[in-house]
Amino acid sequence: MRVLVLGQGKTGKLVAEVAAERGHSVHVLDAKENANASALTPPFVAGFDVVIDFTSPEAVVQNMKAVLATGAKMVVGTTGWYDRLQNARELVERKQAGLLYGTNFSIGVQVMLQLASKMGELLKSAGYKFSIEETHHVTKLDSPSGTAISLSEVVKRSTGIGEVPITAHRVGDAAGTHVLEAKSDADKLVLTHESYSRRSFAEGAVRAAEWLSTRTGCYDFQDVYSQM
Ligand SMILES: NC(=O)C1=CN([C@@H]2O[C@H](COP(=O)(O)OP(=O)(O)OC[C@H]3O[C@@H](n4cnc5c(N)ncnc54)[C@H](OP(=O)(O)O)[C@@H]3O)[C@@H](O)[C@H]2O)C=CC1
Ligand SMILES: O=C(O)C1=N[C@H](C(=O)O)C[C@H](O)C1
Repeated sequence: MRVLVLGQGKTGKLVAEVAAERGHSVHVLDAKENANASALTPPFVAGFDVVIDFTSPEAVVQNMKAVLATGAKMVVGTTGWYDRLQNARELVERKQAGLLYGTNFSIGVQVMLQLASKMGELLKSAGYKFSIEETHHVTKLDSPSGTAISLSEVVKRSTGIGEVPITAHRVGDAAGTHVLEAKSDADKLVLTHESYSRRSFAEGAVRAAEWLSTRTGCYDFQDVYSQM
């Protein structure tokens, strides 16, 4: 595939590496080359089979508008933009484009989300209080993390609880730790996922791009990751 990676930061760099290792031809645009999505003209985007975005909550919205308006396919790893999801869905449908987004492309986190759902279902009538903690690097722009929000949504759905408190910590270069705790007066049950390399995010994103390359429509990685 011809892959265009937007963002040459901590994760985008690795995505480009993994895509090349998997035999794809890769072009990367950094913030200067693509200020306000200026590089993403229809003829330029048409030169790629899929675009992968690991930029910022602000940049990704402009990038999605430009790419999806051409009817192209786009994998979005960037978090912190989900209040615009409905707009993106409408654009995808109108243009018969392809969008696959995910708060976390690590398979370990996807399994944690499934375990969290089961944990909520089994404990919902047993008087447990749920809470979430996440720890990331100090340069992270969004808070709480997209993954923590996904975890809280899963627990709310499976328990019927209205709110699950999230505490965010910013420490050094932490790649991302998520902890879900269910606590009663007598005991606690804890689920923890710790990333100590960003490689699993990059591998998940490239697999997602391969999967999306033959499809149109809008997909959450949570719903389709097991098909990859
Ligand atoms: N879904 C997942 O599995 C994961 C998601 N993420 C998310 O991905 C995003 C990026 O994370 P991370 O790699 O750590 O962040 P970084 O800050 O390391 O990288 C983002 C890069 O994007 C660049 N950028 C900004 N605007 C544009 C633009 N218009 N075009 C091209 N490049 C641009 C930035 O440049 P400059 O610094 O010059 O502005 C920066 O180099 C975050 O939202 C994060 O939450 C991260 C890891 C996993
Ligand atoms: O910014 C990061 O680093 C990460 N962001 C994602 C999130 O917001 O959940 C995924 C992962 O935790 C790393």
